[in-house]
Amino acid sequence: MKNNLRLEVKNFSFYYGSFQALKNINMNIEKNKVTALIGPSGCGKSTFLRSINRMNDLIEGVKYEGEILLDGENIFNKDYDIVDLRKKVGMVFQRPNPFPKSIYENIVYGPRLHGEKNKNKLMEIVESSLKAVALWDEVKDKLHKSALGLSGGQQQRLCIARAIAVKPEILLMDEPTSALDPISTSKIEELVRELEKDYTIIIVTHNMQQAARISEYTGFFYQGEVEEFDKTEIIFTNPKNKKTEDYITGKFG
Ligand SMILES: Nc1ncnc2c1ncn2[C@@H]1O[C@H](COP(=O)(O)OP(=O)(O)OP(=O)(O)O)[C@@H](O)[C@H]1O
Repeated sequence: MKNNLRLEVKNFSFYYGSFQALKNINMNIEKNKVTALIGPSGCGKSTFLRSINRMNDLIEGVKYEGEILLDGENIFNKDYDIVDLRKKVGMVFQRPNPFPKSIYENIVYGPRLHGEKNKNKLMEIVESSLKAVALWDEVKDKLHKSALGLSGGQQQRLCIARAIAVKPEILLMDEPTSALDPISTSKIEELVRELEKDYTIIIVTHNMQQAARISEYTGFFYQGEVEEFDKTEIIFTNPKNKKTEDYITGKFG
C-alpha cells in the first residue's frame, strides 16, 4: 500500500444478475482529497459508490470480482467486519434523509451503535459534528426538536454531521446537492472543501462546474468503465479521451 492512498480499486467488476454494471475498474483514491465521479446517467457511478461500503450486498443476485483495498485490506475478505467497514465509510445521499427523530438523536445514533454511552461525550460529539457542518449556531437551541422541521439544506448538513459523528475515514456523497437550492448547494460545496482536511471524500455529481470547483481528482465513467481518471484540472482543460471531452463540453449526456 502506498501511504497516501486510502483506497485501491483493482480489476473491480460488478454484476446485477447477468447484467454487468461495472467493468474492470482500476482506481486509486488519495487520502484527504476530494475525488469526483462524473458520467452520463446509468454508467455505474452510484453502483461503484455503493460498492465501497458494500451497500450493494443488500441487493439479491449481485456478484463482484476483483478487490477494493481500504488502507491495504480487501473489504471483500470473508473476515472483513461489515460493521467496522460502515463505520469507516460514511454515506450521504441525494435527498436529505434524516431519521424522523430529534436533531440530537440523529447525531448520537451512530456513536451509540458503536458503544458510546457517556452523556457528556455524546453531547460533545453532537456539538463538534454540528460545528463541523456549520449548523451548530442555527440549531443549538432546538437540539431536541424534530430534524424534519429543518430546511432541505439544513437537513443535508445534518445528514453530513450524522455521517461524520462516528469519525469515518471516507465520506461517500451521491449527488448530495441535486435536491438543493443554489445557496444551500454552495454551502455544501464550501463544507466539502473544509471536510477534505479530515476526510477522504468521493462525490458523484452531474454538475460539471461543481466537480471542477471542489475536487482534486475526477473519474469519468462511461458504460460501466472508467474512461479517464486524472487530476480534475486536466480532465476539464486537457482531457486525453474524446468521450471525456464530448461529455464535459456537453455534447452528450
Ligand atoms: N438494483 C439494481 N438492479 C438491477 N440493475 C441495476 C440496479 N441498480 C442499478 N442498475 C443498473 O446498473 C446500471 C448502473 O446504474 P447506476 O445507478 O450505478 O448508474 P449511475 O451512473 O449512478 O446513474 P445516475 O447518474 O442516473 O444516478 C444501470 O444500467 C442501472 O439500470
